[in-house]
Amino acid sequence: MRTALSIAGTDPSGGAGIQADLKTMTMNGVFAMSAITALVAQNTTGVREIVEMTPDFLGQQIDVVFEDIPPDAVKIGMVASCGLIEKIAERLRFYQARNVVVDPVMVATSGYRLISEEAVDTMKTCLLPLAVVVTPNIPEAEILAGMDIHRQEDIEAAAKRISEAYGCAVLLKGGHNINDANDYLYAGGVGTWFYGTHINNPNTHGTGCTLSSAIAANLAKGFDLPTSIRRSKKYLSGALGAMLDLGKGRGPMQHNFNLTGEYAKEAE
Ligand SMILES: Nc1ncnc2c1ncn2[C@@H]1O[C@H](COP(=O)(O)OP(=O)(O)OP(=O)(O)O)[C@@H](O)[C@H]1O
Ligand SMILES: Cc1ncc(CO)c(N)n1
Repeated sequence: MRTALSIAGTDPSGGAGIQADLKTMTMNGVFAMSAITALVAQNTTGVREIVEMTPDFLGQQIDVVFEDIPPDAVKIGMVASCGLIEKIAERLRFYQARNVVVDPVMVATSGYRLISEEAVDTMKTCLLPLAVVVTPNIPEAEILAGMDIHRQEDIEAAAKRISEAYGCAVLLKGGHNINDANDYLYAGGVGTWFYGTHINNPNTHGTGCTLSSAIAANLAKGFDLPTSIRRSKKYLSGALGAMLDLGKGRGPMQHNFNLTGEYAKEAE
């Protein structure tokens, strides 16, 4: 069985972070593992408090995984501070980690900051160059590219700019500001739109975590990047389309929905 590791923060209410990643990776047919960057007291209504892991202990979590069950893909989510980012980059370089997907988590859906100002620069210089793909939403892409995004042309320009600056593919998620579900991939000098059908469900807590984990799981299984993105968007539509309604805020998605035949398919 192929394996994937999530390096991210927690969500005790189960909709985002490590908890969403483990559900998503499991449903996408890989063995899911995790290294925790921070304990986050949060639920569907927002973030209450964060207790960060020390860089040394995060490093030990990564070491025990790689020494025993080297992952076929790694997803990196919330990493709040410079020391943690530097530790992850150093360990992943040491193990020559493959299929690294970076979700540059900066602000929770509720508006709570999940990364310090200084750490954004460290993320740019240390983490993005290790990624095969980075998956910013529009506000994150504005920060990474250093430009405002208002229209479709801005999405295309920002993705190109981030990709050229850090040498990784960029999947810029359009779902946030615009009422559609279209994402733009810029990889190896080529831009491609991935069109999705907008699902009228307000319970979108953890969509970003779920998409990046599904991409990592599909890369681990041997699918190429465009195919992994296509499959992951389909998975997300299924999880959103199941119309789970839990919690008092933006609720979580349902992961144990019925996956159709397409998903049984393995990479050639
Ligand atoms: N209502 C929706 N219907 C269908 N797809 C959606 C919807 N909302 C978001 N998506 C898709 O979900 C994926 C994640 O995008 P989104 O922009 O929501 O991420 P995010 O802002 O990082 O998430 P989070 O709120 O977890 O931080 C993208 O592929 C996007 O197109
Ligand atoms: C731990 C964690 N990672 C990412 C997000 C973004 O949705 C969140 N709310 N919590």
